[in-house]
Amino acid sequence: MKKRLTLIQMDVHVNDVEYNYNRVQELLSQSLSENPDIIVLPETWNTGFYPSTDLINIADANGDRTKALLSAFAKKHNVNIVGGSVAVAKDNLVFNTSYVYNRSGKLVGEYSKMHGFSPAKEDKYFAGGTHTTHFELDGIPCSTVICYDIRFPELIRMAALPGTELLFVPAQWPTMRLRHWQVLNEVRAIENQLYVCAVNGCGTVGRVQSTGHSAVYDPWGTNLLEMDTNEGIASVDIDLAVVEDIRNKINIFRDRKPELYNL
Ligand SMILES: NC(=O)CCC(=O)C(=O)O
Repeated sequence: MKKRLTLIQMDVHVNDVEYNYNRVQELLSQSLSENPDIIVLPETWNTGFYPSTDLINIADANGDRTKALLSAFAKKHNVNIVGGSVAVAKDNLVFNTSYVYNRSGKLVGEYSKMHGFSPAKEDKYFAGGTHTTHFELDGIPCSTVICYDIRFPELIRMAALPGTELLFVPAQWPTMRLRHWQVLNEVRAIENQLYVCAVNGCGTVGRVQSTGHSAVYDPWGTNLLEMDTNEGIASVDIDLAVVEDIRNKINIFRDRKPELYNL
């Protein structure tokens, strides 16, 4: 089965929520010319990745605005949307949450980032999620994590174990650690024998330059797509048969020995 992933690499304007919601709508509309099966957005596209005390005041209350926008767009245009992530205010806390919609506009996945990026004090300003999410898009078993999560192999393995074939990684990842972005996404694809679709922001987010370089890796670690540092939209077709092929040739899920891993 082949599917087209369409990546929206967005220059998020920090704290300028109205600009960001309007820009996301424009970019989603523009992305339709790519004839996408699955559209993917970056991390915290509504507020920018800039943990601060202001967040509770500008975050999306219960995610209502974001959910309405993404659901309506997915249903109107018969397209799947992995909605990146947004800052969500809930129970007087702020979460970094990803919403996933199928072609019917149904919410099929919801994930809150489990690992707050402590160097930016994200762990102080955002409440952490407590569980992975698994969903199907056009019958493809998928999961999503968010940015810093990709550094934790245990989490990615948890996300992979239920038979995941396509993992999404919305992010706001800085230029100074571009090499880590590239290597970590590639190695998570290899070690879990799945596709990784990593969509980064670009432009300056707070005091940090997000590096773009959104990318897709296949289960062999082959780089199928890598964008530059500018705002833009790019697509790549993936063949899910590649997952079955590698797992038939080297079946790590059969060969692993969790009873020996005292993690
Ligand atoms: N938004 C983030 O989680 C940043 C993560 C990062 O810069 C890193 O892991 O390095």
